Amino acid sequence: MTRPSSRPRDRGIPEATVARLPVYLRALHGLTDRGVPTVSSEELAAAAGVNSAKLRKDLSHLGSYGTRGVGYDVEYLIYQISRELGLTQDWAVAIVGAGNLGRALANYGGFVSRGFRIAALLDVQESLVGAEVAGLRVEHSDQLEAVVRQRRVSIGVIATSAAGAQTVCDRFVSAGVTSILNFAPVVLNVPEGVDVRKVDLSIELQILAFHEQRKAAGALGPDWNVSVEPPPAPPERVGGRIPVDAVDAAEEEGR
Ligand SMILES: NC(=O)c1ccc[n+]([C@@H]2O[C@H](COP(=O)([O-])OP(=O)(O)OC[C@H]3O[C@@H](n4cnc5c(N)ncnc54)[C@H](O)[C@@H]3O)[C@@H](O)[C@H]2O)c1
Repeated sequence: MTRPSSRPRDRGIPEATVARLPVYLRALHGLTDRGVPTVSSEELAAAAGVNSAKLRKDLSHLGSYGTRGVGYDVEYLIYQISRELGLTQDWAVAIVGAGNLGRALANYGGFVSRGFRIAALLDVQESLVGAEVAGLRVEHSDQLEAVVRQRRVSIGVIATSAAGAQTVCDRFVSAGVTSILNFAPVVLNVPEGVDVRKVDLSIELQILAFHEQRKAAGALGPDWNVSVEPPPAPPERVGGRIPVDAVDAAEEEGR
């Protein structure tokens, strides 16, 4: 069994650990679905795709150490991680942008079971206002501030075009929202104290492309990439400094 712990939040948990907690949680939910009552750190680490030493260290921040020979109690660990992530309470979420993505997010049933309630779906387009999506009526984004106040929205989701995202962000912030999930391909400026998480699937795809390339290189051997033209070499350094005319020439050539 896991040991009872004091509130870990008071002790400060590294950001990298916080980022891995949802991954452990997902793996643990998979175990409960299969009726598994306890899990070793090695099994849980394998299910979550991290090494077991890192997992044990992460969980020790929550005051959870497992029991030698038994491992971690799955239900209790789910409770501990959920509590740490604030998932034991209900979070109201407002989505701005009722296009393809906003509607897909609103339709996704998995948020509710994790403590996130979609409280509103808003859009600037009159033609979308009043449409029903997942039991919600699309509201005009003019109503953003009122919706945040009346429905105690704590998390704002931006699923608008890039052009509209900063304005929507500013309005969320001035309405008192301090946690924003941004899907629009733009870097948002926010004041201190506001947390923005950016989701960019194209970055994830680029990382996968990098790994695919590595795998292909491994399969083809050391000469796999010889046919690819290398880019022009940078100007030669002289005595540790790049000669100024070489830089000018490189700039002119667009290097
Ligand atoms: N992060 C990712 O991985 C990912 C994946 C897909 C799409 N996206 C991005 O998500 C956003 C939405 O994509 P989509 O396919 O749903 O686009 P979409 O065009 O179908 O929908 C965007 C919606 O936002 C609304 N909107 C625009 N400005 C607004 C404003 N100021 N206030 C309120 N509503 C506003 C539009 O009326 C429209 O209904 C885009 O920025 C897109 O680039 C990101």
